[in-house]
Amino acid sequence: MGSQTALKLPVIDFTKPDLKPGTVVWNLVKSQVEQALQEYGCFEALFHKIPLEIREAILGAVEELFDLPLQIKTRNVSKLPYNGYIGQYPHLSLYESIGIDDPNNMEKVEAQTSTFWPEGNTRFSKTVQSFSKQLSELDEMIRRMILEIFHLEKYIDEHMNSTNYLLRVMKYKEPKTSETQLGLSAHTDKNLLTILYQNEVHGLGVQSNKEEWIDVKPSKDSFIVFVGECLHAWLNGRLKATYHRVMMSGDKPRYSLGLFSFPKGGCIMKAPEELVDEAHPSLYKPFDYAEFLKFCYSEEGRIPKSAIKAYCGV
Ligand SMILES: O=C(O)CCC(=O)C(=O)O
Ligand SMILES: [Fe+2]
Repeated sequence: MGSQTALKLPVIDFTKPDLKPGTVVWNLVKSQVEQALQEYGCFEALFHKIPLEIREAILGAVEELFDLPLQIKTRNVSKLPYNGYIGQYPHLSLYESIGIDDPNNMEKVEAQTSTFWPEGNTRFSKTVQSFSKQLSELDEMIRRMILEIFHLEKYIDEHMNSTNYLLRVMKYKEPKTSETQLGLSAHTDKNLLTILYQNEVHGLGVQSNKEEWIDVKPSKDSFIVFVGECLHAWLNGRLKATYHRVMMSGDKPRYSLGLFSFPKGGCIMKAPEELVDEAHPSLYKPFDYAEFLKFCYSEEGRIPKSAIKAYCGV
């Protein structure tokens, strides 16, 4: 599956003051986003608007959550397939993950927190909500830039209003052997946009156009951004969803978090007419995200390299 290289993901600075639509800095950052997504389908974003205390607190909160007994963690269930507790797989023995639906909404976060701590855990719920809320500003900024890149300004409000979030938190145990072990199999994300944050233990790899694996080593101030298959399809293939995986080595566990934006239930994803013409014929039939996700996790949906193509490719 290709070899490891010394390539590096593009790093884009979102810490500039006054990064507002229409400004010179906005347009500059937008052109960097365009270039990075065209070439890699992902990039490293510098963003320290979320205070360091919150970033440190969220990593502590994730650790506290995974330290709970398994019978408590498995109380985590979700309406959407694979958004609840995942773990204890023989072929992915290092991996566990837990999903928090609608993490910007304090009431919903508190309700989910009480499934883990029936007496409540205010520190946990506050940290989750505050981290997600601030990170979703970065997600919105990037999606706004993407819509502008493709001259889809008239869809921005509708697009933003029809999006939900999932915060998925992950633990990868340290391998008990001296060899590198698979933490998470190579995959593309299925949603719109994903933003990842992690502790100091590296392991994320991203596949380049030439099928080489790029080691990703983000700093404390950076987040990794991926385009998912749903956004790829809605943009009629203009941006790609990049393959990535996690490989584990060393003697420390890796904790990571992903903020996943996805279309609200019932929204049918159909590429805007501006992106379909003779040079760019329609690639996908209109689809419902929840149905697509069900397909992805069915026997049939796990096999193809591109799930979206198999599900609704023209
Ligand atoms: O843990 C990571 O850094 C990657 C997680 C990931 O790719 C996913 O959950 O889709
Ligand atoms: Fe992923």
